[in-house]
Amino acid sequence: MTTNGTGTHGAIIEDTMPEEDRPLVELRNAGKSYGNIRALHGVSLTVQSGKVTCVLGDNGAGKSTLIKIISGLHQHTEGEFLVDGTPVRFTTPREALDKGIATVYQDLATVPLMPVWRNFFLGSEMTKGPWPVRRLDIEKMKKTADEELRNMGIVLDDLDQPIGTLSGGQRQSVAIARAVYFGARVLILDEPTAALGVKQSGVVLKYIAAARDRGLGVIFITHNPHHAYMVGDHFSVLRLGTMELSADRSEVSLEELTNHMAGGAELAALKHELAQVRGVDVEELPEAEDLQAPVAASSEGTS
Ligand SMILES: Nc1ncnc2c1ncn2[C@@H]1O[C@H](COP(=O)(O)OP(=O)(O)OP(=O)(O)O)[C@@H](O)[C@H]1O
Repeated sequence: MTTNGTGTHGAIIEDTMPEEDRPLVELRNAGKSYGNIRALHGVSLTVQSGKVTCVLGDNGAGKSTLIKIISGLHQHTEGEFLVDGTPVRFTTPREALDKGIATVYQDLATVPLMPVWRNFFLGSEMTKGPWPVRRLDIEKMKKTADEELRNMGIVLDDLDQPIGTLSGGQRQSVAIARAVYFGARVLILDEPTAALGVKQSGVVLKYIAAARDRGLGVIFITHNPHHAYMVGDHFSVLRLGTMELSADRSEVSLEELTNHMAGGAELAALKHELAQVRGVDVEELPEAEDLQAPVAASSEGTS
């Protein structure tokens, strides 16, 4: 990797990296402290066009802090944050959006009783006619929403139905299509499958792949290594604010990823300790990977 910098005798070394290989977003040894609390430290991560970067981690690992830095809600206090190779420090989410970085949060900002097409354009409605008789261009919005959803492979029976009547997976998919339509180049998905059953999770994973195939760089935040492995090109595992693993798909198996998430070593130690306790048959205890069966499996049909 090459970067702009000062060479010997103060000469400026040009960035020779071809534009198409340059990451859309890059963190270099980035970190964030909230007062005395160091929530994130020494985190390096790249997001490339047409690739899915998965960020995994347990509760408190620092996933939200990482999203907040990239989406402009918080500023990093250590290291560097670059967009298109240029160091940035966003002060508002609007600045991140202007650079094409869109975030789809788990609790989607939709109005449940409004139709699907209305939610698709919420806050950016199409209008027609001259001022002062400008009015909503309902036909155009319906037609555009329909086209955009179909382009992503999302087929809904009726765009007039309230968005609240869609399944959780469908709502996430509409939010993904919306971000794509409004020009996102980088899509941050905050645990989009966390509250979904197996089938609905599959629906969302399909649209994550569709966004990737349309050339977006996707950051997929999840607890679930099985979901990550279905669509991921790169895996970054956070633990207590630091990067425990950063590996391309070719460098890590699902089993290894699962073990990292389960804290394989910690579980082995716990098992050993339990073995000392009378009455506990250590052979009966589950293996680390057994404990990591897809979370969604137990909540099938709840969404
Ligand atoms: N605003 C804040 N002020 C102080 N500490 C914070 C703040 N936000 C997060 N932290 C701390 O930073 C650490 C990382 O938190 P973060 O929310 O980023 O983790 P996470 O991986 O997103 O966890 P979860 O999955 O539970 O949301 C935690 O120890 C948390 O208590």
